[in-house]
Amino acid sequence: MTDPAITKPGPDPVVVAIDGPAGSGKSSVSKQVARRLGYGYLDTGAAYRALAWHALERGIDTSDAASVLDVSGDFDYAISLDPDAYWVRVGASDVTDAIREPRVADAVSGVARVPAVRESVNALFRALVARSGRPGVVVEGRDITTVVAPDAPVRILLTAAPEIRAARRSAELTTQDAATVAAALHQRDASDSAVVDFLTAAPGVEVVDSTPLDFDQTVDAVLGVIQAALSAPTVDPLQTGA
Ligand SMILES: Nc1ncnc2c1ncn2[C@@H]1O[C@H](COP(=O)(O)OP(=O)(O)OP(=O)(O)O)[C@@H](O)[C@H]1O
Ligand SMILES: Nc1ccn([C@@H]2O[C@H](COP(=O)(O)O)[C@@H](O)[C@H]2O)c(=O)n1
Repeated sequence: MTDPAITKPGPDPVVVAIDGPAGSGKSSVSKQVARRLGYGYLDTGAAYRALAWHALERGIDTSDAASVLDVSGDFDYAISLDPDAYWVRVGASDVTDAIREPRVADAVSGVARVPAVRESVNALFRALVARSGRPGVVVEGRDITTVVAPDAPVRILLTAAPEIRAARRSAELTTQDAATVAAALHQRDASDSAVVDFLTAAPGVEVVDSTPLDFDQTVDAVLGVIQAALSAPTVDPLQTGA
């Protein structure tokens, strides 16, 4: 049975914030956790990827911040928060699959390092959660536990050893050899971690290391953290002297 604290509808959806490096399982695990809880699922990386796709379509150099900012002015972005019907659109184009292509992954860090872009998408993420109509939303990315939703009642850093992450990603991508996939993944982490720290857990953030776990075990570990956090008393009796 699901804990009432997990399903209780309220004015604001419960936010489950999950960060982690590339290939740590954030999207796949968060989606399954959202399904199990009846929550929405928000993939924040999709916004950066979609903007990178949009910039590439316009022939923009994504390492040039001014050009990225310029092209973000006519970025008509939409995303589904339904874990069973996930899609991403830019204008009339369905870019759900296109934003996973290696050319987009290679360009996305340039887009993500523009501060005005980050501010704008962060405001969008908060608005999407607020109007989700769900009792909760699992929000995953790189700075959700620290910037987008630092006050979320559940904050998790989902990690795995670098070679494990590279092997999992390589198993998905059949168009590139394993060494190329691993190099791209580590390069993206290096670029991204210069902008936000998602390699160490901020105070109060629970670490789930999926290195020794299979997919279902990882989902169960994340659900365990959520269950514990949402069942815990909100007022610490030690702090109040009770
Ligand atoms: N614990 C696990 N055991 C085995 N495979 C896993 C596990 N967790 C995730 N995977 C698989 O690893 C791959 C990468 O996972 P996923 O795409 O969810 O990572 P991600 O953190 O969202 O990556 P990115 O940040 O690059 O989008 C997927 O094929 C997923 O099914
Ligand atoms: N909160 C976030 C989420 C993502 N990014 C940037 O987007 C890229 C793609 O993210 P994925 O989760 O789909 O891999 C990622 O490499 C970051 O550049 C971000 O900055 N903040």
